[in-house]
Amino acid sequence: MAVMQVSDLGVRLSGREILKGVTLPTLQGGQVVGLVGPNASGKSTLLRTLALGRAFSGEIALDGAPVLSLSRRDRAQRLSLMPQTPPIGSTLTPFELLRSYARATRLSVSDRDLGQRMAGLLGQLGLLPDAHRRLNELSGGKRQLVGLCLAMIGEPEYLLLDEPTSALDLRWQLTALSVARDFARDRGAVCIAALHDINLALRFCDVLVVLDQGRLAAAGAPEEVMTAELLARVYGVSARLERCSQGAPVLIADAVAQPAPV
Ligand SMILES: Nc1ncnc2c1ncn2[C@@H]1O[C@H](COP(=O)(O)OP(=O)(O)OP(=O)(O)O)[C@@H](O)[C@H]1O
Repeated sequence: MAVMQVSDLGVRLSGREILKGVTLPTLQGGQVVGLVGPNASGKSTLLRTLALGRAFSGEIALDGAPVLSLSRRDRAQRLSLMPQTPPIGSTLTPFELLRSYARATRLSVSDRDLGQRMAGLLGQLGLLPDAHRRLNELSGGKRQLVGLCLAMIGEPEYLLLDEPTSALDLRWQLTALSVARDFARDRGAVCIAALHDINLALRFCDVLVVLDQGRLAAAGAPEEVMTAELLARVYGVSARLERCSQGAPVLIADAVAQPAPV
């Protein structure tokens, strides 16, 4: 089962400190971790640092081994990032894109198993009717779903999703996060998803990590983390958690509580 430890993480870009002393709770396989926080708080930087080997200070360990001790190939196979921007339109079809990605990353899987894996993912995400259409003919939401397939095709131990639902309608927001959650549960993988929609984060995540200006503002069980005090302090809004008729927590944001920091 996957285990990730991140302690005292710091990242500098263009001479600016973007992440500062970020220590996360130990992240366990099977968990969905919601990475939340205001714009520019460092969510994408954190995900890219985990996945792409960007320079950092502090410690990142996978199953107890420092991430820097892994070969590039091992790291690419174990950690997979779905970037914020969907795959750009090209004349490739989703089917061709997935197959060429699997070959480029030298997935050790037979053609037959790869075909089944692709059909399974494309089917779960409602993409079978589009599997042989060119990407540049697909809508933005469909391309975002193709991006999710790409991140999952290698069956990584650490699935990192940067705003995976930002272009999706209600049905596919729920579907995409259900598929990611089942993936984490079934394979003992850690899924970390940067999300702006706090209600989706409350519904799907086991743990929330809140970033604010590059620092950890809070981490823990979603309902314990998402307090009115935190929402005012970190997001600058007056907001509250209520219970819906089914007992689930729902965030209601009432007003901007303070001017945005300059
Ligand atoms: N290559 C870079 N060079 C310098 N600064 C950068 C670079 N990339 C990101 N930043 C800065 O790092 C900060 C965090 O950016 P990041 O994209 O990680 O935030 P985010 O929380 O994902 O934001 P959003 O919710 O708006 O997508 C921002 O101030 C951004 O301008």
